[in-house]
Amino acid sequence: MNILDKIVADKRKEVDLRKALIPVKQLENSVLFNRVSPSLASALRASQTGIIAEHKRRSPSKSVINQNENVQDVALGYAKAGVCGMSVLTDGKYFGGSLDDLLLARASVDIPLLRKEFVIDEYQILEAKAYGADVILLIAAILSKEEIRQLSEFAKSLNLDVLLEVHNLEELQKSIMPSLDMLGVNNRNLKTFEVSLETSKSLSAEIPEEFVKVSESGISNTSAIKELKKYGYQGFLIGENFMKTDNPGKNAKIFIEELKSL
Ligand SMILES: O=P(O)(O)OC[C@@H](O)[C@@H](O)c1c[nH]c2ccccc12
Repeated sequence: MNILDKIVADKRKEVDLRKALIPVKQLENSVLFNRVSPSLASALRASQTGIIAEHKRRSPSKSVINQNENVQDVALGYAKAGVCGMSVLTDGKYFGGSLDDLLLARASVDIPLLRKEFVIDEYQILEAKAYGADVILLIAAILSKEEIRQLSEFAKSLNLDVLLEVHNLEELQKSIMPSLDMLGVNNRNLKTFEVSLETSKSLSAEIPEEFVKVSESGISNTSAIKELKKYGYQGFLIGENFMKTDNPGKNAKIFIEELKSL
């Protein structure tokens, strides 16, 4: 079994238990549930820099990225740096994140927040809303076309933005549908962990104009962004490059200032 299949198998068991623990009604009655979500897609369209900064403690490909930083401080630092949005990993087993991280980020900032999760069930989208997210991620590699349709339409009905992530042409072609806001190309193959910015470059022409293009993973300098912009990318999802330092917010600020001066 590859790592992605394993993550999904574990996730199914987790979601079943979560459903039994907190009923849908309770999520729907929570304070944040009726909050009006700011749109990440609109923020990216209007931005010159387009940075989505991620909170990431560890990953299957890197066992320690940052174990010290407090998510509230990271969120504040990212917001002060002028990012368009923040991605918060909520998977516990493989990434060391939690729904509480999302809630704590929401408690400290108003910028668009993305729940970074392996979403396989509508219940997780209700959770995303209840814990303060404005955007959800859907990963084409783990969903059928029909699942992508159902989950994205459900998210839109809750006024959430949808970022759909692909890694190759086949995933992209099965995914294009009107209920998505942003198309993310992951430069990291989630099955082999290989990273190449060429993935973003080669798929860019196949993404229809109406979607905001986001390049994800492996971005470690501003010249990479300058290059990716030529291919029409308006969003750049960066985790490790910021999180590996002891002050991710400060690092993001320096990065964004440098980007503006290019
Ligand atoms: O730390 P990086 O290389 O800058 O990558 C961030 C982000 O793109 C990556 O964490 C990611 C992209 N898609 C995902 C799906 C699940 C978990 C994690 C991810």
